[in-house]
Parts: sequence; C-alpha cells; structure tokens
Amino acid sequence: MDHAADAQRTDLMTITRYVLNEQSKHPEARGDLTILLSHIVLGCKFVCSAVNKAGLAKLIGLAGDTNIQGEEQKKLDVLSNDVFINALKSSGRANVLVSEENEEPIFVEASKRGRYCVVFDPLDGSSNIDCGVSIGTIFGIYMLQEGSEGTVADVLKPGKNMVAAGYCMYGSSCTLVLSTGTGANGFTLDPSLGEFILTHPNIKIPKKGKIYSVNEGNAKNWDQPTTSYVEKAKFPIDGSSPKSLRYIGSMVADVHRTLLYGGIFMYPADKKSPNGKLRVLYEVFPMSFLVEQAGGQSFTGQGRALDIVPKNIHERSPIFLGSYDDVEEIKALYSAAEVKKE
Ligand SMILES: O=P(O)(O)OC[C@H]1O[C@](O)(COP(=O)(O)O)[C@@H](O)[C@@H]1O
Repeated sequence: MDHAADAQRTDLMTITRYVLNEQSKHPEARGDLTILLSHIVLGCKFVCSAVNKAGLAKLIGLAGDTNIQGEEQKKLDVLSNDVFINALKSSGRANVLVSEENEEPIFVEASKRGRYCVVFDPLDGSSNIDCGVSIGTIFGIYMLQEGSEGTVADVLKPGKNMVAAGYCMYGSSCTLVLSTGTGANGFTLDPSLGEFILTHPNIKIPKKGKIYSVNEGNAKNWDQPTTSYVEKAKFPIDGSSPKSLRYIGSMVADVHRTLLYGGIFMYPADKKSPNGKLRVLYEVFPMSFLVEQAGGQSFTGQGRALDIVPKNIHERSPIFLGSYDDVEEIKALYSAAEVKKE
C-alpha cells in the first residue's frame, strides 16, 4: 500500500483550507478575506453549472440590453452579474463593487458593508459564450483606504495595491487561479465534491515561451513595436524556431494557457482603439497581479501595468503580459521606438 500517495489522495487542500491558512498569517484581517473569497467561490460554482447547462436551460443568446461598454448583453452575462453582486453583498465583507456590466460603482448598503472593494468581470469572453468555448470570471480585491467609508477613490488605485486577485475558467474543467499576494495557485472544481481542490500549487510561468497570442485581425492598425514583435515571432532572424499563434478570444482562457505554458498574451493599442480594448480595473489588473505572482511581467507599452492609476472605473489600457523574457523583448522594442522619436 503506497501510504504517501494515499495520504496525498486523502489530505484534500480545498480552496477554503488554503485561504484559511493564508489568512492565519494576517490575524488582523479577522478572517474577513476568507469569508469574502468563499462567497466569490460560491458565485463561480453557480456560474460554472449555469454555463455547463446553458444550452439545456435556454441560457444561450442575448438578454436584450446593452451594457456600458456598448456590448449587447448575453443572458449569461446578466445572470452571472446578478449572482456575484448578491453573493458579494450577502458576504457582509464588501463595500464598493465595480462590475463590467454596471455603468456606476455599487455601494453596499451600510448594514451589510465591510472593508473590501471588489472589481470584477462576471463573465469574460462574451463572444465565445454561445459556442461553448472557454470563458471565465475575473476579480480583484482592494482594502478600503484608512478612514474611508467607501468611495470610488478606494478602487481608483494602482493594481499593485490589490490584496488579492483571481479568475475562474469555465472550460473542459472548471479551474480557479487565485493569489493573495504570496504566489499564484490553481484549484480545480471536483463536481462530485462540489469543492475546489489544489491542483496547480505555486504556479511558475516559464521564463520564455514558444507561443504568442493576439488578434492578428487588427494587425493593419498596430503600432511599429507590436508589428515588429509579431514579425520576429513569425520570422525569427536569430535561427530560432517561429513561435506558434494561439488565440481563443477569451482573456481568461488565453491568460490561463500563458500562465501554464509560457509565452505572451497581448491586446495592443491600435489606430481604431488607442487605449486598446481591455479594461484596467477588472481585466488588466487582476491578470497582471497573477502573472507577476507567477514570475512573469505585465507591460502597457509605456510602463508596468500594475502602476497605472486609473481615472475612471471602465478605463481601458493596452496590455502585454506573460513570460518575463518575452515581455522584455517587447519592452525593448517600445523603448527603441521612443529613442527614435527623440
Ligand atoms: O474579439 P477581440 O477583439 O479579439 O477581443 C477579445 C477580448 O475581448 C474580451 O472578450 C473582452 O471581454 P468581455 O467579453 O468581457 O467583454 C476578452 O475576453 C478577449 O481577450
């Protein structure tokens, strides 16, 4: 009998146990973050089951409204948004909420208010919802500033101020990747237990990758550094093999692959959208936080993504994130372009 394997098989590290262990290192937080995260996890489990049975439950298709981004809302967008808002409110630990689907911040009523602010994209990858391709939920968590009762100023802060971030991918398996500032860990939902179990401890992104991920359909509008980077990836001049292009069109799925396999994911600025497409608070920041925790880096074309000080809650930014060396390459191309301008 292989006792070690048995011990490992029976000693389940659930996400709750993991967060409780993390939280024990911060007694001042009184378990509040654990309670908040357990409500986010509940929301992910609900959305996972809704996504899995979307076709059966007539949850495919449009809801009939348009969100602040000008996007037609999908039924699952609206359902996921409601689930997370209610779960966060009922946690009693949330104060200011920012959702991709809501034009204004949501201020939790005083009786249920807590010390955390949550920014989230309830269902990312909308263009892939109806065809069953991997989609996900993205979230970032800030603590209220000292003495604040909870205002939008508590979330218009650099991403490096976040205390935790994560995403949950609804794909062939349901995987939640989380960081509370001490590394990034992946948990897979065991449907038979209804529990997220630690399956990817202490994720370390490969220092250099063989994959680049970008919507090449926008290539004609790219700036020079992005064009040069993709050109080099396809036609390397140093005798190395060309990189492979992988693009799912769901940021959660593209970043998840990048975290595990290495490489670079980018949504650059272009002539049509000079600030890129992806939103700083609930897409760029959480993903950049996780990538940095896994040993990679995240760049905007001008600087470190987590140093951005957002001016509004739906602000967009170009993003280049992934393996340390790959992002270094694109940073070098941007600084060379800067030198040329001078
Ligand atoms: O279709 P495009 O322009 O390549 O954009 C794809 C990107 O847009 C997104 O779908 C934006 O997110 P939403 O679906 O939440 O609006 C990202 O997941 C993805 O990386």
